Amino acid sequence: MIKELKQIHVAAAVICKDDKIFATQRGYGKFKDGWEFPGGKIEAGESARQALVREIKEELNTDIIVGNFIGSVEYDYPQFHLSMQVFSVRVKHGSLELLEHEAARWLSPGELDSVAWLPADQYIVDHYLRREMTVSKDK
Ligand SMILES: Nc1nc2c([nH]c(=O)n2[C@H]2C[C@H](O)[C@@H](COP(=O)(O)OP(=O)(O)OP(=O)(O)O)O2)c(=O)[nH]1
Repeated sequence: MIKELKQIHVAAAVICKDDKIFATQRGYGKFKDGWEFPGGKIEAGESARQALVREIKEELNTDIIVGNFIGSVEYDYPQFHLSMQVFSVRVKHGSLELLEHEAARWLSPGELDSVAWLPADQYIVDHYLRREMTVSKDK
């Protein structure tokens, strides 16, 4: 019998400020040390946007405004299938506190390749962000 991969639905935030985006480094678990967009699993009864507001408060102790949908990625990890929706986000006020991540960086368009993204995030960077950040810089 073929066993189906478990599916995980995740919402992730590209937090933008000036022409930079916020990348975080995972501090625990299977993907420890990988770079990602903050966020997490969408719980039953929640929309992706609601999950993002909750997760960013839990991880960075910050209130956000969720903006445009940037794109999604479907990725097969060996242990599960990830379905991730990514949104553009702004911080309402105040600073970002790293409550769960071990490090973070504000990346300019030219620095997108300077961190080791998780594989699903590399797809988002290559297919959506690189172009979006270049276009908004040129505006
Ligand atoms: N949050 C987040 N997770 C990502 C990204 N890219 C990626 O492959 N993942 C994977 C890693 C995790 O296995 C899964 C999300 O789990 P999570 O650990 O962030 O979610 P959570 O906070 O709700 O769950 P947990 O602490 O209870 O494990 O998706 C990303 O950019 N952001």
